[in-house]
Amino acid sequence: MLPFARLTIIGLGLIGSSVARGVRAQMPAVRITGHDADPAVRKRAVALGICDDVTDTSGAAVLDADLVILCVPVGAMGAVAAEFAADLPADAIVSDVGSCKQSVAEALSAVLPDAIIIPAHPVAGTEKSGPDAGFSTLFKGRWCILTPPENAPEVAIERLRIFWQQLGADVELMDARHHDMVLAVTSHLPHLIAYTIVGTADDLEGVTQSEVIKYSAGGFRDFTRIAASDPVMWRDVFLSNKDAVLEMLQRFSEDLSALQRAIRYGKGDELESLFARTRNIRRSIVEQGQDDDAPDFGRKH
Ligand SMILES: NC(=O)c1ccc[n+]([C@@H]2O[C@H](COP(=O)([O-])OP(=O)(O)OC[C@H]3O[C@@H](n4cnc5c(N)ncnc54)[C@H](O)[C@@H]3O)[C@@H](O)[C@H]2O)c1
Ligand SMILES: O=C(O)C(=O)C[C@]1(C(=O)O)C=C[C@@H](O)C=C1
Repeated sequence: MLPFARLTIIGLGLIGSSVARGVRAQMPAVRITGHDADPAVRKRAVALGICDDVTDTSGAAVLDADLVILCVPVGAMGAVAAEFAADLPADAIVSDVGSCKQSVAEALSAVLPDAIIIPAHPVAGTEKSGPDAGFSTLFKGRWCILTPPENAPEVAIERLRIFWQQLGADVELMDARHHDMVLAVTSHLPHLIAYTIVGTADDLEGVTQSEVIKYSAGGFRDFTRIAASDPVMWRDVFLSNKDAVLEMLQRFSEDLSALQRAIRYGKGDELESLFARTRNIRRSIVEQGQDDDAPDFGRKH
């Protein structure tokens, strides 16, 4: 028994096109209608054949949907929902894939006060963007976190759980505030640091007239892969999850300052002890998933 029959995806980029491809592969009987604000993306989605229909407006896309998934930047969620609100079937479930959850829940409930809203976050992705970057197995062995509001019907939550399980994800339910705090550490702060260190390296090129970026090796390249991620997406993530990001950034800055002092005063034992502890933590993460070099690193199984 399929959890849904008529899926609408709004935003046909990396995540939206991966959802479409995953549904095509795992739930081929589900009818997929897509919309994207960018005409070039709509045209590409038609050429790729990842949707049964691609509409010019979001309102036309939701007309007979029983599940609508918003796959747009978190800062656009409210505006998109306002566009299709009048056309949304009363029994449709509205969900999303946004990287932060409190702000999305607030934005959607403000414009869809009577809708069934169950925010979700597939913790899976890449640094790439657009419909050609998606793939059907993106969510395989990854977490998908649902953050249902208190009034969400249990049967609706279960249908969405089954949907994401069919795409290969392991599903957890979580409080939205807790989600935003956890992801601020495990996802948002790493991106902020990667963006920063690439900027610093580039600035140093000018100051020292040296070829800093040119001589970057595996460490710099591994560490900064995510600095190639979409600027609009991450602008919205940092502004939407500001409080949690700033709290985690403060903690990180304090820890970095402690390291700075240890280096300045030659506290080698302190440095070595921290590095041994953090190396063991990193090794345990890899043991949970696959080797760093495998394409499916970080999967649970
Ligand atoms: N990239 C990742 O690794 C990743 C992982 C998990 C969740 N997410 C979340 O998924 C969402 C989409 O990210 P993505 O990586 O697929 O980005 P993307 O840039 O690949 O795709 C976003 C698409 O949304 C479209 N869009 C933007 N504003 C729109 C609007 N108002 N109406 C209709 N379409 C609009 C864009 O044209 C684009 O095609 C974001 O909320 C992001 O936080 C991303
Ligand atoms: O693997 C990557 O490139 C990602 O950045 C994916 C990643 C992350 O791990 O931080 C990014 C944003 C999400 O909301 C979820 C996952």
